[in-house]
Amino acid sequence: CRQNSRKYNLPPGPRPWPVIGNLNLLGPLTYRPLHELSLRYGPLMSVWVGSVRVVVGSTADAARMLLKTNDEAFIDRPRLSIGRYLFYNYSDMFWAPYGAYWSQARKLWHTELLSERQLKLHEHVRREEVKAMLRDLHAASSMGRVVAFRDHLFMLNLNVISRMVMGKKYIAEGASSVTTPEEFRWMIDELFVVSGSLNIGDVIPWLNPLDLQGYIGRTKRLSRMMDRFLEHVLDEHTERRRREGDGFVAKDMVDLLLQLAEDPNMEVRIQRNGVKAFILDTISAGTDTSAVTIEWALSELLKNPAALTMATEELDRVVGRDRLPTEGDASSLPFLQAVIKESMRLHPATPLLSPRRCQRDAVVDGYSIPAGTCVAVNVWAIGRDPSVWEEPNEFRPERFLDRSTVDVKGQNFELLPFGSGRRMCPGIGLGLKMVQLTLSNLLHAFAWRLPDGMTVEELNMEERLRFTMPRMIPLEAAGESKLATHLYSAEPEPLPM
Ligand code: HEM
Repeated sequence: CRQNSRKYNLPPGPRPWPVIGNLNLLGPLTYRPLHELSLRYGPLMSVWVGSVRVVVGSTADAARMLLKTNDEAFIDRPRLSIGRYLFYNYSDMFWAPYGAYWSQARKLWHTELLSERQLKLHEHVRREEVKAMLRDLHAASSMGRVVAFRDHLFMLNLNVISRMVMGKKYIAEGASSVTTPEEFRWMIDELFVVSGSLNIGDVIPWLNPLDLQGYIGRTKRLSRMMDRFLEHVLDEHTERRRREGDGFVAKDMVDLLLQLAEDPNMEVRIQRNGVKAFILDTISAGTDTSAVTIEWALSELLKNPAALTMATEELDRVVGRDRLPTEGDASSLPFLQAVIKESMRLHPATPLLSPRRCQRDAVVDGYSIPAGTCVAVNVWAIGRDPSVWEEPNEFRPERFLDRSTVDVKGQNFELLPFGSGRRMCPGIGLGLKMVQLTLSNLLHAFAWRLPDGMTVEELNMEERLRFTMPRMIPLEAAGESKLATHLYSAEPEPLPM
Protein backbone atom coordinates (compact mmCIF):
# COMPACT_ATOMS: atom_id res chain seq x y z
CA CYS A 1 0.00 0.00 0.00
CA ARG A 2 2.81 2.41 0.95
CA GLN A 3 4.83 1.52 -2.14
CA ASN A 4 1.79 2.25 -4.24
CA SER A 5 1.59 5.69 -2.69
CA ARG A 6 4.87 6.73 -4.40
CA LYS A 7 3.16 6.95 -7.75
CA TYR A 8 0.48 9.28 -6.33
CA ASN A 9 0.95 12.96 -5.61
CA LEU A 10 -0.39 12.60 -2.07
CA PRO A 11 -0.94 15.56 0.24
CA PRO A 12 2.21 16.11 2.34
CA GLY A 13 2.57 14.73 5.85
CA PRO A 14 4.96 13.38 8.46
CA ARG A 15 7.20 10.43 7.57
CA PRO A 16 5.64 7.18 8.78
CA TRP A 17 7.41 4.47 10.81
CA PRO A 18 7.19 0.87 9.71
CA VAL A 19 4.10 -0.91 11.09
CA ILE A 20 2.79 1.92 13.30
CA GLY A 21 2.87 4.68 10.69
CA ASN A 22 2.38 7.97 12.57
CA LEU A 23 0.51 6.48 15.53
CA ASN A 24 3.34 7.67 17.80
CA LEU A 25 2.43 11.29 17.01
CA LEU A 26 -1.26 11.10 17.70
CA GLY A 27 -1.90 10.62 21.45
CA PRO A 28 -5.31 10.35 23.13
CA LEU A 29 -6.76 13.70 21.96
CA THR A 30 -6.02 12.99 18.29
CA TYR A 31 -7.50 16.21 16.89
CA ARG A 32 -4.98 18.40 18.81
CA PRO A 33 -1.73 16.88 17.42
CA LEU A 34 -3.42 16.64 14.02
CA HIS A 35 -4.10 20.37 14.25
CA GLU A 36 -0.44 21.03 15.17
CA LEU A 37 0.73 18.86 12.26
CA SER A 38 -1.58 20.69 9.87
CA LEU A 39 0.12 24.00 10.76
CA ARG A 40 3.32 22.41 9.44
CA TYR A 41 2.06 20.31 6.51
CA GLY A 42 -0.98 22.25 5.36
CA PRO A 43 -4.79 22.16 5.43
CA LEU A 44 -4.81 18.92 3.44
CA MET A 45 -2.28 16.41 4.76
CA SER A 46 -1.62 12.68 4.82
CA VAL A 47 -0.94 10.72 7.98
CA TRP A 48 -0.63 6.98 8.46
CA VAL A 49 -2.58 5.30 11.23
CA GLY A 50 -0.84 1.92 11.24
CA SER A 51 -1.05 0.89 7.60
CA VAL A 52 -4.14 2.99 6.88
CA ARG A 53 -3.57 6.19 4.95
CA VAL A 54 -5.71 9.04 6.30
CA VAL A 55 -6.14 12.39 4.57
CA VAL A 56 -7.03 15.10 7.07
CA GLY A 57 -8.78 18.37 6.17
CA SER A 58 -8.18 21.15 8.70
CA THR A 59 -9.69 24.33 7.25
CA ALA A 60 -13.13 25.36 6.05
CA ASP A 61 -11.88 25.32 2.44
CA ALA A 62 -10.45 21.82 2.81
CA ALA A 63 -13.74 20.66 4.37
CA ARG A 64 -15.69 22.15 1.46
CA MET A 65 -13.49 20.36 -1.07
CA LEU A 66 -13.84 17.02 0.72
CA LEU A 67 -17.49 17.15 1.74
CA LYS A 68 -19.11 19.23 -0.98
CA THR A 69 -17.05 19.47 -4.18
CA ASN A 70 -16.07 15.79 -3.92
CA ASP A 71 -19.01 14.58 -1.82
CA GLU A 72 -19.56 11.49 -3.94
CA ALA A 73 -15.92 10.34 -3.79
CA PHE A 74 -15.82 10.48 0.04
CA ILE A 75 -19.31 9.27 0.84
CA ASP A 76 -18.33 5.79 2.02
CA ARG A 77 -17.27 4.73 5.53
CA PRO A 78 -14.31 2.47 6.39
CA ARG A 79 -15.16 -1.13 7.27
CA LEU A 80 -14.27 -1.27 10.95
CA SER A 81 -14.76 -4.18 13.34
CA ILE A 82 -17.42 -2.32 15.28
CA GLY A 83 -19.65 -2.09 12.19
CA ARG A 84 -19.08 -5.72 11.47
CA TYR A 85 -19.58 -7.24 14.93
CA LEU A 86 -21.95 -4.83 16.68
CA PHE A 87 -24.00 -3.33 13.86
CA TYR A 88 -24.96 -6.60 12.19
CA ASN A 89 -22.38 -6.57 9.43
CA TYR A 90 -22.89 -2.89 8.55
CA SER A 91 -26.72 -3.19 8.41
CA ASP A 92 -27.21 0.15 10.16
CA MET A 93 -26.98 3.55 8.51
CA PHE A 94 -23.88 4.91 10.20
CA TRP A 95 -21.55 2.10 9.08
CA ALA A 96 -23.43 1.02 5.94
CA PRO A 97 -21.28 1.12 2.81
CA TYR A 98 -22.37 3.64 0.21
CA GLY A 99 -24.96 2.03 -2.07
CA ALA A 100 -28.64 1.29 -2.55
CA TYR A 101 -29.19 0.04 1.04
CA TRP A 102 -27.68 3.17 2.58
CA SER A 103 -29.53 5.52 0.16
CA GLN A 104 -32.84 3.88 0.97
CA ALA A 105 -32.10 4.06 4.71
CA ARG A 106 -31.35 7.81 4.46
CA LYS A 107 -34.62 8.35 2.60
CA LEU A 108 -36.58 6.39 5.21
CA TRP A 109 -34.99 8.24 8.12
CA HIS A 110 -35.80 11.52 6.48
CA THR A 111 -39.35 10.83 5.32
CA GLU A 112 -40.58 8.38 7.97
CA LEU A 113 -38.50 7.72 11.03
CA LEU A 114 -37.22 11.19 11.93
CA SER A 115 -39.54 13.26 9.74
CA GLU A 116 -40.87 16.62 10.99
CA ARG A 117 -44.20 14.85 11.53
CA GLN A 118 -42.63 12.16 13.75
CA LEU A 119 -40.69 14.79 15.68
CA LYS A 120 -43.89 16.75 16.27
CA LEU A 121 -45.79 13.62 17.34
CA HIS A 122 -43.18 13.01 20.04
CA GLU A 123 -42.87 16.58 21.31
CA HIS A 124 -44.73 15.59 24.47
CA VAL A 125 -42.13 12.90 25.19
CA ARG A 126 -39.34 15.46 25.18
CA ARG A 127 -41.34 17.85 27.36
CA GLU A 128 -42.21 15.15 29.88
CA GLU A 129 -38.65 13.90 30.16
CA VAL A 130 -37.19 17.40 30.51
CA LYS A 131 -39.77 18.10 33.18
CA ALA A 132 -38.92 14.90 35.02
CA MET A 133 -35.29 16.01 35.06
CA LEU A 134 -36.24 19.46 36.40
CA ARG A 135 -38.23 17.76 39.18
CA ASP A 136 -35.17 15.72 40.21
CA LEU A 137 -32.91 18.77 40.09
CA HIS A 138 -35.44 20.78 42.10
CA ALA A 139 -35.43 18.09 44.79
CA ALA A 140 -31.62 18.09 44.87
CA SER A 141 -31.33 21.87 44.98
CA SER A 142 -33.99 22.19 47.75
CA MET A 143 -31.69 20.05 49.86
CA GLY A 144 -28.75 22.30 49.01
CA ARG A 145 -27.02 19.56 46.99
CA VAL A 146 -24.56 20.25 44.22
CA VAL A 147 -25.70 18.73 40.91
CA ALA A 148 -23.44 16.66 38.64
CA PHE A 149 -25.08 17.23 35.26
CA ARG A 150 -23.60 14.42 33.18
CA ASP A 151 -25.74 11.56 34.40
CA HIS A 152 -28.94 13.63 34.35
CA LEU A 153 -28.27 14.77 30.78
CA PHE A 154 -27.30 11.35 29.54
CA MET A 155 -30.35 9.70 31.11
CA LEU A 156 -32.62 12.42 29.74
CA ASN A 157 -31.41 11.81 26.19
CA LEU A 158 -31.45 8.04 26.57
CA ASN A 159 -35.01 8.14 27.92
CA VAL A 160 -36.22 10.36 25.08
CA ILE A 161 -34.61 8.13 22.44
CA SER A 162 -35.89 4.95 24.16
CA ARG A 163 -39.46 6.26 24.20
CA MET A 164 -39.41 7.67 20.67
CA VAL A 165 -37.73 4.61 19.19
CA MET A 166 -38.84 1.66 21.34
CA GLY A 167 -41.97 3.05 22.99
CA LYS A 168 -40.78 2.98 26.59
CA LYS A 169 -37.85 3.49 28.93
CA TYR A 170 -35.83 0.32 29.30
CA ILE A 171 -33.74 1.60 32.19
CA ALA A 172 -36.80 1.69 34.48
CA GLU A 173 -37.34 -1.03 37.09
CA GLY A 174 -39.42 -3.89 35.67
CA ALA A 175 -39.44 -2.45 32.12
CA SER A 176 -38.07 -5.59 30.57
CA SER A 177 -37.92 -9.24 31.51
CA VAL A 178 -34.66 -9.82 29.61
CA THR A 179 -32.42 -7.22 31.25
CA THR A 180 -32.25 -5.51 34.60
CA PRO A 181 -31.78 -1.71 34.60
CA GLU A 182 -28.19 -2.31 35.77
CA GLU A 183 -27.50 -4.72 32.89
CA PHE A 184 -29.02 -2.29 30.38
CA ARG A 185 -26.90 0.55 31.77
CA TRP A 186 -23.80 -1.67 31.54
CA MET A 187 -24.56 -2.45 27.89
CA ILE A 188 -24.97 1.24 27.07
CA ASP A 189 -21.70 2.14 28.82
CA GLU A 190 -19.91 -0.71 27.08
CA LEU A 191 -21.37 0.42 23.73
CA PHE A 192 -19.66 3.80 24.19
CA VAL A 193 -16.40 2.24 25.35
CA VAL A 194 -16.06 0.04 22.26
CA SER A 195 -17.38 2.76 19.92
CA GLY A 196 -14.75 5.17 21.22
CA SER A 197 -11.72 2.83 21.18
CA LEU A 198 -9.34 2.20 18.34
CA ASN A 199 -9.08 -1.49 17.52
CA ILE A 200 -5.43 -1.92 16.59
CA GLY A 201 -6.37 -4.79 14.28
CA ASP A 202 -8.39 -2.34 12.15
CA VAL A 203 -5.27 -0.36 11.30
CA ILE A 204 -2.66 -3.14 11.45
CA PRO A 205 -4.70 -5.95 9.88
CA TRP A 206 -2.22 -8.78 10.45
CA LEU A 207 -2.65 -8.22 14.20
CA ASN A 208 -6.43 -8.60 14.01
CA PRO A 209 -6.57 -12.38 14.53
CA LEU A 210 -4.55 -11.98 17.75
CA ASP A 211 -7.05 -9.49 19.23
CA LEU A 212 -4.29 -8.13 21.48
CA GLN A 213 -6.57 -5.59 23.24
CA GLY A 214 -9.44 -8.06 23.64
CA TYR A 215 -11.50 -5.61 21.58
CA ILE A 216 -13.13 -8.14 19.29
CA GLY A 217 -13.96 -10.44 22.20
CA ARG A 218 -15.57 -7.56 24.10
CA THR A 219 -17.53 -6.38 21.09
CA LYS A 220 -18.84 -9.87 20.33
CA ARG A 221 -19.90 -10.36 23.96
CA LEU A 222 -21.71 -7.03 23.97
CA SER A 223 -23.31 -7.87 20.65
CA ARG A 224 -24.73 -11.14 22.04
CA MET A 225 -26.24 -9.33 25.04
CA MET A 226 -27.60 -6.50 22.92
CA ASP A 227 -29.08 -8.94 20.46
CA ARG A 228 -31.00 -10.74 23.22
CA PHE A 229 -32.38 -7.42 24.35
CA LEU A 230 -33.24 -6.17 20.84
CA GLU A 231 -34.93 -9.47 19.94
CA HIS A 232 -37.11 -9.01 23.00
CA VAL A 233 -38.01 -5.44 21.93
CA LEU A 234 -38.97 -6.64 18.45
CA ASP A 235 -41.01 -9.53 19.86
CA GLU A 236 -42.92 -7.18 22.17
CA HIS A 237 -43.78 -4.95 19.22
CA THR A 238 -44.84 -7.83 16.99
CA GLU A 239 -47.02 -9.20 19.78
CA ARG A 240 -48.85 -5.86 20.22
CA ARG A 241 -49.48 -5.69 16.49
CA ARG A 242 -50.90 -9.22 16.49
CA ARG A 243 -53.09 -8.48 19.51
CA GLU A 244 -54.50 -5.24 18.10
CA GLY A 245 -55.11 -6.61 14.60
CA ASP A 246 -56.80 -4.14 12.26
CA GLY A 247 -56.92 -1.43 14.94
CA PHE A 248 -53.10 -1.36 15.16
CA VAL A 249 -51.48 2.08 14.80
CA ALA A 250 -47.69 2.49 14.67
CA LYS A 251 -46.59 4.39 17.78
CA ASP A 252 -42.82 4.41 17.62
CA MET A 253 -39.86 3.90 15.32
CA VAL A 254 -39.70 0.14 15.85
CA ASP A 255 -43.36 -0.20 14.79
CA LEU A 256 -42.58 1.79 11.65
CA LEU A 257 -39.44 -0.21 10.91
CA LEU A 258 -41.23 -3.55 11.30
CA GLN A 259 -43.91 -2.36 8.87
CA LEU A 260 -41.27 -1.23 6.40
CA ALA A 261 -39.46 -4.57 6.77
CA GLU A 262 -42.59 -6.29 5.44
CA ASP A 263 -43.15 -3.88 2.58
CA PRO A 264 -42.68 -5.83 -0.70
CA ASN A 265 -42.17 -2.55 -2.60
CA MET A 266 -38.89 -1.75 -0.86
CA GLU A 267 -36.04 -1.49 -3.33
CA VAL A 268 -33.78 -3.33 -0.88
CA ARG A 269 -35.55 -5.43 1.78
CA ILE A 270 -34.84 -4.41 5.39
CA GLN A 271 -34.09 -7.58 7.30
CA ARG A 272 -34.68 -8.15 11.02
CA ASN A 273 -30.98 -7.46 11.63
CA GLY A 274 -31.38 -4.11 9.86
CA VAL A 275 -34.20 -3.13 12.22
CA LYS A 276 -32.01 -3.98 15.22
CA ALA A 277 -29.03 -2.13 13.74
CA PHE A 278 -31.10 1.04 13.17
CA ILE A 279 -32.21 0.98 16.83
CA LEU A 280 -28.58 0.74 17.89
CA ASP A 281 -27.71 3.72 15.66
CA THR A 282 -30.17 5.93 17.48
CA ILE A 283 -28.77 4.95 20.88
CA SER A 284 -25.12 5.26 19.94
CA ALA A 285 -25.30 8.35 17.67
CA GLY A 286 -28.25 10.14 19.28
CA THR A 287 -27.79 10.16 23.05
CA ASP A 288 -24.27 11.09 24.14
CA THR A 289 -23.84 13.65 21.32
CA SER A 290 -26.69 15.80 22.65
CA ALA A 291 -25.80 15.26 26.33
CA VAL A 292 -22.16 16.26 25.81
CA THR A 293 -23.17 19.36 23.83
CA ILE A 294 -25.49 20.57 26.60
CA GLU A 295 -22.87 19.98 29.32
CA TRP A 296 -20.31 22.08 27.40
CA ALA A 297 -22.77 24.92 26.83
CA LEU A 298 -23.58 25.02 30.57
CA SER A 299 -19.87 24.96 31.39
CA GLU A 300 -19.14 27.93 29.12
CA LEU A 301 -22.02 29.89 30.62
CA LEU A 302 -20.82 29.23 34.16
CA LYS A 303 -17.35 30.33 33.14
CA ASN A 304 -18.73 33.48 31.47
CA PRO A 305 -21.22 35.07 33.89
CA ALA A 306 -22.04 37.99 31.56
CA ALA A 307 -23.24 35.56 28.87
CA LEU A 308 -25.20 33.59 31.50
CA THR A 309 -26.97 36.79 32.57
CA MET A 310 -27.81 37.70 28.97
CA ALA A 311 -29.23 34.24 28.29
CA THR A 312 -31.40 34.24 31.42
CA GLU A 313 -32.61 37.80 30.85
CA GLU A 314 -33.65 36.85 27.33
CA LEU A 315 -35.63 33.89 28.71
CA ASP A 316 -37.33 36.12 31.28
CA ARG A 317 -38.28 38.57 28.55
CA VAL A 318 -39.54 36.02 26.02
CA VAL A 319 -40.97 33.26 28.20
CA GLY A 320 -41.80 35.06 31.46
CA ARG A 321 -41.73 33.44 34.90
CA ASP A 322 -45.16 31.76 34.69
CA ARG A 323 -44.25 28.83 32.50
CA LEU A 324 -41.41 26.69 31.20
CA PRO A 325 -39.82 27.27 27.77
CA THR A 326 -41.16 25.09 24.95
CA GLU A 327 -39.71 24.01 21.60
CA GLY A 328 -41.77 26.75 19.95
CA ASP A 329 -39.84 29.41 21.89
CA ALA A 330 -36.50 28.53 20.32
CA SER A 331 -36.87 30.82 17.30
CA SER A 332 -37.56 33.80 19.62
CA LEU A 333 -34.35 33.24 21.59
CA PRO A 334 -31.52 34.53 19.37
CA PHE A 335 -29.00 34.82 22.19
CA LEU A 336 -29.60 31.25 23.31
CA GLN A 337 -29.16 30.11 19.70
CA ALA A 338 -25.89 32.04 19.57
CA VAL A 339 -24.74 30.37 22.83
CA ILE A 340 -25.39 26.94 21.30
CA LYS A 341 -23.49 27.73 18.08
CA GLU A 342 -20.58 29.22 19.98
CA SER A 343 -20.41 26.21 22.25
CA MET A 344 -20.54 23.81 19.28
CA ARG A 345 -17.76 25.82 17.61
CA LEU A 346 -15.43 25.38 20.59
CA HIS A 347 -16.59 21.93 21.67
CA PRO A 348 -17.96 19.93 18.72
CA ALA A 349 -19.40 16.62 19.98
CA THR A 350 -17.20 14.76 17.47
CA PRO A 351 -14.06 16.88 16.96
CA LEU A 352 -12.95 14.72 14.04
CA LEU A 353 -15.99 14.01 11.87
CA SER A 354 -16.83 10.32 11.72
CA PRO A 355 -14.41 8.72 9.24
CA ARG A 356 -15.17 8.60 5.53
CA ARG A 357 -13.59 6.31 2.98
CA CYS A 358 -12.58 7.32 -0.52
CA GLN A 359 -14.51 5.02 -2.87
CA ARG A 360 -12.61 5.90 -6.06
CA ASP A 361 -9.38 7.70 -6.98
CA ALA A 362 -9.96 11.44 -6.55
CA VAL A 363 -8.04 14.65 -7.12
CA VAL A 364 -8.43 17.38 -4.49
CA ASP A 365 -6.65 20.70 -4.76
CA GLY A 366 -4.08 19.19 -7.13
CA TYR A 367 -3.33 16.21 -4.84
CA SER A 368 -4.34 12.70 -5.72
CA ILE A 369 -6.17 10.62 -3.16
CA PRO A 370 -6.29 6.90 -3.96
CA ALA A 371 -9.42 4.78 -3.48
CA GLY A 372 -9.48 3.19 -0.03
CA THR A 373 -7.92 6.20 1.73
CA CYS A 374 -9.66 7.25 4.95
CA VAL A 375 -10.73 10.86 5.20
CA ALA A 376 -11.14 12.88 8.38
CA VAL A 377 -12.23 16.49 8.80
CA ASN A 378 -10.89 18.25 11.89
CA VAL A 379 -13.87 20.40 12.86
CA TRP A 380 -12.23 21.22 16.18
CA ALA A 381 -9.33 22.89 14.30
CA ILE A 382 -11.72 24.65 11.90
CA GLY A 383 -13.68 26.07 14.85
CA ARG A 384 -10.49 27.63 16.23
CA ASP A 385 -8.97 28.88 12.99
CA PRO A 386 -7.81 32.48 13.66
CA SER A 387 -8.18 33.41 9.99
CA VAL A 388 -11.94 32.81 10.32
CA TRP A 389 -12.70 33.56 13.97
CA GLU A 390 -11.55 36.63 15.86
CA GLU A 391 -10.12 35.65 19.28
CA PRO A 392 -10.93 32.02 18.45
CA ASN A 393 -10.36 30.64 21.96
CA GLU A 394 -12.75 33.09 23.61
CA PHE A 395 -16.39 32.19 24.27
CA ARG A 396 -18.25 35.08 22.62
CA PRO A 397 -21.80 34.17 21.60
CA GLU A 398 -22.33 37.76 20.39
CA ARG A 399 -20.22 36.97 17.32
CA PHE A 400 -23.20 34.96 16.00
CA LEU A 401 -25.63 37.83 16.51
CA ASP A 402 -23.71 39.67 13.79
CA ARG A 403 -23.39 36.51 11.71
CA SER A 404 -26.87 35.13 12.31
CA THR A 405 -26.92 33.55 8.84
CA VAL A 406 -24.10 31.19 9.85
CA ASP A 407 -25.83 28.04 11.00
CA VAL A 408 -24.89 24.46 11.83
CA LYS A 409 -26.76 22.81 8.96
CA GLY A 410 -23.76 21.89 6.84
CA GLN A 411 -23.67 24.87 4.47
CA ASN A 412 -21.20 26.99 6.43
CA PHE A 413 -17.95 25.08 6.35
CA GLU A 414 -16.43 27.06 9.22
CA LEU A 415 -19.01 25.48 11.58
CA LEU A 416 -19.71 21.78 11.05
CA PRO A 417 -20.78 20.08 14.31
CA PHE A 418 -23.21 17.85 12.34
CA GLY A 419 -20.93 17.30 9.33
CA SER A 420 -21.98 18.16 5.80
CA GLY A 421 -22.96 16.65 2.48
CA ARG A 422 -25.09 13.61 1.84
CA ARG A 423 -23.62 11.76 4.80
CA MET A 424 -24.19 14.52 7.33
CA CYS A 425 -26.10 13.80 10.53
CA PRO A 426 -29.72 12.78 9.82
CA GLY A 427 -30.58 13.41 13.51
CA ILE A 428 -29.81 17.14 13.39
CA GLY A 429 -33.47 18.12 13.85
CA LEU A 430 -33.89 16.00 16.96
CA GLY A 431 -30.41 16.83 18.30
CA LEU A 432 -31.00 20.59 18.03
CA LYS A 433 -34.44 20.32 19.61
CA MET A 434 -32.99 18.41 22.57
CA VAL A 435 -30.15 20.85 23.07
CA GLN A 436 -32.36 23.96 22.78
CA LEU A 437 -35.20 22.64 24.94
CA THR A 438 -32.97 21.28 27.68
CA LEU A 439 -30.67 24.27 27.90
CA SER A 440 -33.51 26.80 27.91
CA ASN A 441 -35.33 24.88 30.66
CA LEU A 442 -32.24 24.45 32.82
CA LEU A 443 -31.41 28.15 32.57
CA HIS A 444 -34.98 29.33 33.10
CA ALA A 445 -35.84 27.07 36.01
CA PHE A 446 -32.69 27.54 38.12
CA ALA A 447 -30.11 30.18 38.99
CA TRP A 448 -26.86 28.25 38.61
CA ARG A 449 -23.52 28.97 40.27
CA LEU A 450 -20.28 27.08 40.66
CA PRO A 451 -19.93 24.99 43.84
CA ASP A 452 -18.95 26.99 46.94
CA GLY A 453 -15.30 27.96 46.93
CA MET A 454 -14.74 27.43 43.18
CA THR A 455 -13.86 30.48 41.12
CA VAL A 456 -14.54 30.92 37.42
CA GLU A 457 -10.79 30.57 36.76
CA GLU A 458 -10.70 27.27 38.62
CA LEU A 459 -13.39 25.66 36.46
CA ASN A 460 -11.42 23.06 34.50
CA MET A 461 -12.27 23.02 30.79
CA GLU A 462 -10.11 20.06 29.68
CA GLU A 463 -11.67 17.45 27.47
CA ARG A 464 -11.21 13.77 26.81
CA LEU A 465 -12.03 11.73 23.77
CA ARG A 466 -14.15 8.63 23.49
CA PHE A 467 -16.85 8.28 20.81
CA THR A 468 -17.65 11.91 21.63
CA MET A 469 -15.60 14.65 23.31
CA PRO A 470 -16.96 15.13 26.85
CA ARG A 471 -15.47 17.19 29.65
CA MET A 472 -12.56 15.52 31.40
CA ILE A 473 -14.08 16.42 34.79
CA PRO A 474 -17.88 16.27 34.89
CA LEU A 475 -19.51 19.65 35.49
CA GLU A 476 -20.96 20.34 38.93
CA ALA A 477 -23.02 23.36 39.98
CA ALA A 478 -25.40 24.52 42.70
CA GLY A 479 -28.88 25.55 41.57
CA GLU A 480 -31.56 27.66 43.15
CA SER A 481 -35.10 27.14 41.87
CA LYS A 482 -36.50 30.35 40.33
CA LEU A 483 -40.07 29.43 39.41
CA ALA A 484 -43.29 28.54 41.26
CA THR A 485 -43.13 25.07 42.83
CA HIS A 486 -45.94 23.58 40.70
CA LEU A 487 -43.82 24.07 37.55
CA TYR A 488 -41.39 21.45 38.85
CA SER A 489 -44.03 18.77 39.31
CA ALA A 490 -43.91 15.91 36.80
CA GLU A 491 -47.43 16.72 35.51
CA PRO A 492 -46.99 18.26 32.05
CA GLU A 493 -48.62 21.67 31.53
CA PRO A 494 -50.72 22.11 28.40
CA LEU A 495 -48.81 23.41 25.37
CA PRO A 496 -49.42 27.13 24.79
CA MET A 497 -51.75 27.71 21.80
C1 HEM B 1 -26.20 17.34 19.17
C2 HEM B 1 -26.47 16.16 18.66
C3 HEM B 1 -25.73 15.50 17.50
C4 HEM B 1 -24.52 15.79 16.93
C5 HEM B 1 -23.56 16.91 17.30
C6 HEM B 1 -24.30 14.82 15.85
C7 HEM B 1 -23.19 14.80 15.02
C8 HEM B 1 -23.02 13.90 13.96
C9 HEM B 1 -21.90 13.92 13.05
C10 HEM B 1 -20.74 14.91 13.11
C11 HEM B 1 -22.07 12.91 12.15
C12 HEM B 1 -21.13 12.53 11.01
C13 HEM B 1 -21.51 13.29 9.78
C14 HEM B 1 -20.57 13.15 8.62
O1 HEM B 1 -19.97 12.07 8.40
O2 HEM B 1 -20.45 14.15 7.87
C15 HEM B 1 -23.31 12.24 12.49
C16 HEM B 1 -23.83 11.16 11.81
C17 HEM B 1 -24.95 10.48 12.19
N1 HEM B 1 -25.81 10.83 13.22
FE1 HEM B 1 -25.67 12.46 14.42
N2 HEM B 1 -25.38 13.96 15.81
C18 HEM B 1 -26.28 14.34 16.79
C19 HEM B 1 -27.51 13.76 17.05
C20 HEM B 1 -28.01 12.65 16.41
C21 HEM B 1 -29.29 12.04 16.69
C22 HEM B 1 -30.29 12.56 17.72
C23 HEM B 1 -29.39 10.92 15.89
C24 HEM B 1 -30.50 9.91 15.76
C25 HEM B 1 -31.47 9.70 16.57
C26 HEM B 1 -28.17 10.85 15.09
C27 HEM B 1 -27.89 9.86 14.16
C28 HEM B 1 -26.81 9.88 13.29
C29 HEM B 1 -26.57 8.85 12.27
C30 HEM B 1 -27.42 7.60 12.02
C31 HEM B 1 -25.41 9.24 11.57
C32 HEM B 1 -24.76 8.52 10.39
C33 HEM B 1 -25.29 9.05 9.07
C34 HEM B 1 -24.70 8.37 7.84
O3 HEM B 1 -23.59 7.83 7.92
O4 HEM B 1 -25.35 8.38 6.79
N3 HEM B 1 -27.37 11.91 15.43
N4 HEM B 1 -23.88 12.87 13.59
